[in-house]
Amino acid sequence: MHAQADLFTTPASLAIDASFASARRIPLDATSWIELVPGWMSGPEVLFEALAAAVPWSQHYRKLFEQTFLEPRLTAEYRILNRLPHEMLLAAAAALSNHYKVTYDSLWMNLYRDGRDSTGWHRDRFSCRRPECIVPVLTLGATRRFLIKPRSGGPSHAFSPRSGDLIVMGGRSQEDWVHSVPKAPEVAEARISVNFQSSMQARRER
Ligand SMILES: O=C(O)CCC(=O)C(=O)O
Ligand SMILES: [Fe+2]
Repeated sequence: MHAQADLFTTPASLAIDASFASARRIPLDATSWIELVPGWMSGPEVLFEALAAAVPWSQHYRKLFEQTFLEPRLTAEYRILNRLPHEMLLAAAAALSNHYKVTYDSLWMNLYRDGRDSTGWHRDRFSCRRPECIVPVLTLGATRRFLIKPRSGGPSHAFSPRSGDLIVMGGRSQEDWVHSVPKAPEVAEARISVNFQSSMQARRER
């Protein structure tokens, strides 16, 4: 009977683990942490395909140290969660808000077309204007290295989130640490990262 049932297995359907059962917190120092939630989303390829096709991706110029350069990735920002390109993003934001007790009310997505696209060392200064923030990042598609190192210098921690994995930066990690997604010439496939944002965290504490 089991063999028979296996013949009819359907592709993994899109779902999130609202219990965060696989979450593992890694302290970076006394006040900053990273939380990994492997396999948080199942069937992520469904969402990847939908977003790759439906999002109005665009490439932007950025100014860094008085120099302007074309960012080597495509991005899109959704300020209002009710206009999202896929309903699963709303469910994801709700599950994250409930779990981390932070209201995620907008999101930012990056499309790394292949290993030539990247993002340099930075802090999320616009989405985090408080000493402590919780910033979840969902990976869809290709596996890329995600690095985080002390802002004052020192060795980096490297993570390799796979499609459906969540990486959460917490505590003072936007104040005392910088993160990046370096180039990976051997990677031919695309990766999308979904960065959940909170207008509360983006406001300066008074
Ligand atoms: O793509 C990632 O995993 C991180 C993206 C990121 O740090 C950002 O857009 O601020
Ligand atoms: Fe970032």
